[in-house]
Amino acid sequence: MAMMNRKLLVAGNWKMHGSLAFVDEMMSALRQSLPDQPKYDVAVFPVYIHLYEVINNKPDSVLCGAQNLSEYDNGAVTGEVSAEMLQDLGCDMVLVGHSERRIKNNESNSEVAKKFAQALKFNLTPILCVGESSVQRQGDQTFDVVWDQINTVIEHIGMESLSQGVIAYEPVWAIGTGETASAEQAQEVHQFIRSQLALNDDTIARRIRILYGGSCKGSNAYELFSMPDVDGGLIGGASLTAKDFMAICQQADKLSQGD
Ligand SMILES: O=C(CO)COP(=O)(O)O
Repeated sequence: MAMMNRKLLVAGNWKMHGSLAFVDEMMSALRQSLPDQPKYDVAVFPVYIHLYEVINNKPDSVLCGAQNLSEYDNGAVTGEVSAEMLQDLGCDMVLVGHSERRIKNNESNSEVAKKFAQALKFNLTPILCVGESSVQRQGDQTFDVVWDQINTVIEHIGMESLSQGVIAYEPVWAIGTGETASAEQAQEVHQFIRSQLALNDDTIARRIRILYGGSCKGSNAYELFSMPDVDGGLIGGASLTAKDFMAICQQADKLSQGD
C-alpha cells in the first residue's frame, strides 16, 4: 500500500465530456456519497467552461482543476487560458502534458515543463502526466521515455519545485483501451520513477505522489492502489458516472483506513 505519509488521490479527468446538467448531477452525487472529510483526496478536471459550475457546486473536500493551461502569463494568445485566470476562478490543480495533448497538440517536453512552472507560479498544483506508447514499450524504451518527460521538468525548475506537484504515470496503450497495466507493471514503472528521483533527493522521492492512469476502475483500483509506489489514480472513462467514480473512491477509502 502507498506509504502512510502519502495521501491517496483519486482524480477524475472528464476530458471533453459533460454538460452543465452533468456537472450538477455529479456534484450532488458526490455531496451525498463522499464522507465529509475523506482520508484521501478527490479531484475532478472538467473542461474550462464547466470549471465555474464545478467550483460553485462541489463539496468542500473535492478539489477542482483544469485539463490544460497556457505557458504564458497573458497577452495575444487566442484561445488559451492562463494560470492566473484559473487561480482567480478558484482552481486548485491543473493537468499538464496529458498524452492526448502531447500527441494531438504536439506538446513537447519543454513546453510541458513551462506549463508546470506556470502552474506553480500561481499556486496551482500541477499533475505531470507521463507515459510510453505501446511501440515504445515493445522497444524497451519505457524507462527512458518516462524519465525524459520528468527530467525535462527537473532541468527547467529543479527538484524542489517538481515536488510541489504530482506525477501521473499513464501508459498510452492503457488509456481508454480497457487494457489496464497490471498492478506489477504499474509498480515497476512507479518504483523506477521514485528510485530515479531518489538519486537527486531521497526525501522528495519519498514524499511525491505518483498516480496511475489507464483503464482504472472499481474492480482494479484496490489492487493498483495497494502497490507500494502507487498513490492513487487519474481516471478517465470511469470518472464519468458517479457510480463508477465512487466505486474507485471506496477502494481508496478502504486503503486509507488507519492512516
Ligand atoms: O487518460 C486517462 C486519465 O487522464 C485515463 O483514461 P481512461 O481511464 O479512460 O483509460
